Amino acid sequence: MTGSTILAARALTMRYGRDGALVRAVDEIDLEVPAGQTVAVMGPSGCGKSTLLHLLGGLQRPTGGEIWLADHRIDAMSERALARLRRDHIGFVFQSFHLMDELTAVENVELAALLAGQSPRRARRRALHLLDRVGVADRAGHLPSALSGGQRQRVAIARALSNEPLILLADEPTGNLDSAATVEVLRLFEELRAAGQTLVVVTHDARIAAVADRMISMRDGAFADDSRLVGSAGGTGYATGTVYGSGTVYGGGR
Ligand SMILES: Nc1ncnc2c1ncn2[C@@H]1O[C@H](COP(=O)(O)OP(=O)(O)OP(=O)(O)O)[C@@H](O)[C@H]1O
Repeated sequence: MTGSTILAARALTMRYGRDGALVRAVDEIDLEVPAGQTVAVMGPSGCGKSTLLHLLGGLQRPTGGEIWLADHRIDAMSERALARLRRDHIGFVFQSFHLMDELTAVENVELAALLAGQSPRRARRRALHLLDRVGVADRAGHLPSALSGGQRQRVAIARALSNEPLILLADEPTGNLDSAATVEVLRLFEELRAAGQTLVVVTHDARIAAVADRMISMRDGAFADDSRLVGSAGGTGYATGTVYGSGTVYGGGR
């Protein structure tokens, strides 16, 4: 791990007005994610996990605070610049896959590579390489409807990697998968972690959290706990780190 920060948030806040009341979905969160770190975000339903992930990925604008991806300040960007940044530097994985039904597995991945500016030849080569990497090369020519849930999610992960993202953001990636498919995705995340991919994953699944370098527990829009694995890969458990959002935890993980 290089120790350089890939993702940072300062006093990040998202408030929703509802029935005259204010919901603080994300409440003044501070966060630094070093390059190569895998972070699991857990917490009860409604505590703000998805909102946090959407803010970090520039899918939603915060009502307060700053977000930095490498040296880009994304909360202040124009829509156009933000769309470009997402396309070129961020990978997203969602619970419900979001594959295009009328495109084959390889075309789904290839399209993302093309949109990120790769030449048609390179995009096809990269798509095939990524499908191989996630273990579904033999399903490249199949439509999503002919794939299992686990295979679909692996194609979605390949697609998310097509732009060689600075960071991969995953929202409940195993939420729609059975136990066997969850294990497949789990193994894939372990491989990505070993390859140094920076990753933030929102999950209810303790097995996913167990392969992360760092686990953040959220409650009521804030960090209730922020813990890192003790030692290096294969570690011996979690050590409690900085609590309640004052929050910078440097050099965690590997
Ligand atoms: N568009 C919205 N308008 C109003 N309130 C919202 C909106 N989106 C989310 N919220 C509220 O913000 C809070 C956080 O929601 P969020 O979806 O981020 O939680 P979560 O931890 O991801 O939940 P889950 O685990 O159930 O997906 C909740 O109280 C939710 O009702």
